[in-house]
Amino acid sequence: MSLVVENVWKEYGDQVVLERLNFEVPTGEFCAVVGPSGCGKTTFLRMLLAMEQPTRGKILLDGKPLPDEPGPDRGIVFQRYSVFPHLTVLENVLLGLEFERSPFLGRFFGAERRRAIGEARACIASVGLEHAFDKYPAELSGGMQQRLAIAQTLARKPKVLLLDEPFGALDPGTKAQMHDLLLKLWQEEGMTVFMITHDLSEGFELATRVLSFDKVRRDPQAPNAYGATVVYDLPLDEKAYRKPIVERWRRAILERQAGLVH
Ligand SMILES: Nc1ncnc2c1ncn2[C@@H]1O[C@H](COP(=O)(O)OP(=O)(O)OP(=O)(O)O)[C@@H](O)[C@H]1O
Repeated sequence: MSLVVENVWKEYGDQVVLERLNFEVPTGEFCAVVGPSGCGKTTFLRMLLAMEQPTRGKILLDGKPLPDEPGPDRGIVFQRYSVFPHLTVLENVLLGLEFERSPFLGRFFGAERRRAIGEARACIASVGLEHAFDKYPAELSGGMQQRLAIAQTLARKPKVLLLDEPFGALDPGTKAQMHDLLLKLWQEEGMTVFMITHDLSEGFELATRVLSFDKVRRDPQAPNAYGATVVYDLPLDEKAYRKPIVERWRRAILERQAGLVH
């Protein structure tokens, strides 16, 4: 799904969190969202999910106004996703499918249930948890629980995948495996991805574009008066050939985050 963000602002009372967001994202783009803590990255993802509404401006999905409520076309994975502890791996993923397709009845029966179990098993296998269908979350490592969280979101085949620091808590080995998995699924499904990360290398490595959020105006007397906006919007499609430029941008973002540039 393509996305158009048109003069979007988000304010909480007199605190301006985000201001003047203007950009377009074509279908299938992989955007890394970076920026200092508290600058509004999660708030931006929450607006894409429709868990929050912009206070000004509009967001268009495939040319149409974003629906008022979260829907199956947009799925989110948090840094520490609370998978349901009393359900097995299979039941956790199945519940996501049931909720998406029959939110009022809540359960599948007969042939529909068998078909859903097949889909859930395939999705669990794609994140490498096929040996753990019947395990409970407490019996899984942190990395395996995060794979389960990703499977639960991906089973619903979202067209827009939102990732809020999904790998922040993982060890380097598991993180590398998850990167491979995410790239594979992104390429196979053609999803549009927004991934918040505090790890710039991760962003530059995985994404086709980096959106760097920060404040351009600051008033020490009124710290809430100005919000963050997109200060750098970097296409990385030719990154293999332009390493020195990417490196220069990387340094610029880090310096800005360290407060060396205002
Ligand atoms: N529901 C809310 N009500 C009031 N203020 C809020 C609400 N949600 C977020 N904020 C404020 O908006 C600002 C941005 O928060 P947000 O979580 O989006 O930042 P972030 O960039 O994701 O931070 P981090 O990198 O630390 O996760 C913060 O000052 C936060 O206190």
